[in-house]
Amino acid sequence: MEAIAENIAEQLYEKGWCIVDNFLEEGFRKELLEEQQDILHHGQFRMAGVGKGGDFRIQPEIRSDKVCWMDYWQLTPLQRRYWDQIEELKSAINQRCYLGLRSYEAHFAMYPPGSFYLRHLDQFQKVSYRVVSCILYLNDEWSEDDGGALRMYLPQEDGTEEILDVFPKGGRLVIFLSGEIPHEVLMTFKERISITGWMRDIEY
Ligand SMILES: O=C(O)CCC(=O)C(=O)O
Ligand SMILES: [Fe+2]
Repeated sequence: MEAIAENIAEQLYEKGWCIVDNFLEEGFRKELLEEQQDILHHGQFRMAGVGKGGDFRIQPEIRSDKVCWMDYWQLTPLQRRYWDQIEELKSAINQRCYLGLRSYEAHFAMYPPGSFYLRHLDQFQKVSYRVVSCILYLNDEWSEDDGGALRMYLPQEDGTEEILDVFPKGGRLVIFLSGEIPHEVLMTFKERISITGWMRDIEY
């Protein structure tokens, strides 16, 4: 894990983003997926919104996923195990990139068939404490026909953008600078499950 964390931190430093396959060991991924499906079937997911505080709105024309926030004080043992992995990664990133990361927040996300999330940045207009976005996919199988790619718009030195489509393959972790890389979730044709989190430069 340590070597992986250092490698991720290095890539984040060099280019602002990084993709790691098999970040989760397969047995662990399956257990987390089952747990998330349980929570989902108990009706604990809500329509996701956009904006913060008084600006919060549910806008299905912008995003149509459902989310369930992870509560640090009520993490299940499996969730804690993932959280600890991310904390370790956060330390490695701090050592390499000096981003002053101090906390982490995360939610489970489920994109039902037909849902999407239009192009956006992960920082709110008035507050910018989300510094590093971390998305982990939990899906059993994924083929290109299932849609649902994460489309990243990578800024190039000449001012243009390069498009990179990343499929939500189980166990894959995507990390990027929240304020610098615009991205969207293309329409999915199959239920799409993930844990999305943000390392922040504020305390809990
Ligand atoms: O699930 C993904 O691939 C990206 C989700 C996302 O962009 C977000 O929740 O802000
Ligand atoms: Fe996002």
